Amino acid sequence: MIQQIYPAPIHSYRYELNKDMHVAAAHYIDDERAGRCQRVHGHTYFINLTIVGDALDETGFLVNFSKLKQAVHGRFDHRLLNEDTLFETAPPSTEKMAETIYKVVQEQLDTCPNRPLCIQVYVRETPTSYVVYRPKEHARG
Ligand SMILES: Nc1nc2c(c(=O)[nH]1)N=C([C@H](O)[C@H](O)COP(=O)(O)OP(=O)(O)OP(=O)(O)O)CN2
Ligand SMILES: [Zn+2]
Repeated sequence: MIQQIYPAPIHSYRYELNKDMHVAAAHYIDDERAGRCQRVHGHTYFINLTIVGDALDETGFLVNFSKLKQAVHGRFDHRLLNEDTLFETAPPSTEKMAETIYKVVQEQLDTCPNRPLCIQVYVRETPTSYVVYRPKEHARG
């Protein structure tokens, strides 16, 4: 069972949904300043998505939990992250991973008529290292 403590963002939307998931993936940081992380290695990332909105869809969902899992897990699980076109311009650091997950998720949410928003992505890479990404403003696509 996944259970983690992560920060709760402040907002005034009526609904807040959180989706946890694990993604097993390999990566490397192609820069000598990254030390041993230059070598290909793997992590089981723990990811938490925070989605908010004021309206539900016809099924009573803010967004289907499985859609969120498909967008993230479906794309990155059991992959070498560096091979993904989303990491063509910047290496898959935890920070970039969190930002990239935000973009992938918000793109999916932009197709929903009830217009939910992703306001926080939490990515834990190791037991001692995690990043929280929050978009500057709750931008609508
Ligand atoms: N700001 C960042 N620093 C580092 C990143 C990163 O993505 N952003 N990544 C790495 C490595 O990829 C590594 O996988 C994780 O590093 P680290 O937490 O140092 O790993 P350890 O398990 O060895 O941590 P300890 O707390 O020392 O056990 C490096 N830096
Ligand atoms: Zn790593």
